[in-house]
Amino acid sequence: MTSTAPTYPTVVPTQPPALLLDGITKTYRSKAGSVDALRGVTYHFAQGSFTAVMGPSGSGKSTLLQCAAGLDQPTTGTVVLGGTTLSGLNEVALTKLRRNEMGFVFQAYNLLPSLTVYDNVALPLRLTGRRPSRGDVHRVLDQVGLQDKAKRRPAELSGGQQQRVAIARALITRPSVFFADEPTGALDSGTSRQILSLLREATERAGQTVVMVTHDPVAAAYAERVLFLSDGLIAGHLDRGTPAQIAAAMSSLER
Ligand SMILES: Nc1ncnc2c1ncn2[C@@H]1O[C@H](COP(=O)(O)OP(=O)(O)OP(=O)(O)O)[C@@H](O)[C@H]1O
Repeated sequence: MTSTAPTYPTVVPTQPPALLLDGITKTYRSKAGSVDALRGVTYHFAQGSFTAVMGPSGSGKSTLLQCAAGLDQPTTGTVVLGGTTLSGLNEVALTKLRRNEMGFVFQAYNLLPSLTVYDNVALPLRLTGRRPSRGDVHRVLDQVGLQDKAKRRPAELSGGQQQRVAIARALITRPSVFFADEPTGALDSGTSRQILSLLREATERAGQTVVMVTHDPVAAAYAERVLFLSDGLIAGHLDRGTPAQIAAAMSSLER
């Protein structure tokens, strides 16, 4: 594993980063005391990169993803997505940015049960006030291999098919950044491979950026880089690691 000491802005990227975390800290305060979930994370995610975030339980992975996607606010530090600083935005502007620029693929698929697959996929465009064309919806359904399931409802699909609908729904707005949290956690290995290949294709074909939290070294090996978190800090990274190398790096962190 390589230490990630030199971070932005030490390296001047040729393109502006798709996503920049600058000195992010997050402290949760409650009556029981306070927890420092993130203790100063600085990192830039290059455009078109596929990064997996791994680390022991409680190391801050979900907190990082939530802060990066503007679903939660860091205690200090800034998040800049595609040139826009999230902390400067009100809720309306943030919602608009999320709908236009971000795609979410979480383990709970969050599909609307009463809508057909077609309407679930078309929904994000409708929410942004754009009229989805049939061609667009069918194109993304085709991309995820569900062209013949457009009229079904989520309950009539398997878990893997539902996750593919969730990916189609995330693809349709052509977001610049995908946030994925354990996107394959509940899926069999064949379906997981399809989902991870789709995410990888999004980076390779369309220059989209993927940030994926996972516990699974096989899933993480689809990413170009694995970023390791430990105790709220970036502990290092591994580029193009095999599942075995990634698992070994993880166990050295857990020791
Ligand atoms: N809403 C919250 N209130 C208080 N503490 C929290 C809250 N959310 C997370 N934490 C604490 O912050 C730390 C980081 O949590 P986080 O969920 O980001 O870790 P994680 O690496 O995603 O863990 P896991 O792999 O178990 O999902 C943990 O100690 C957790 O208990």
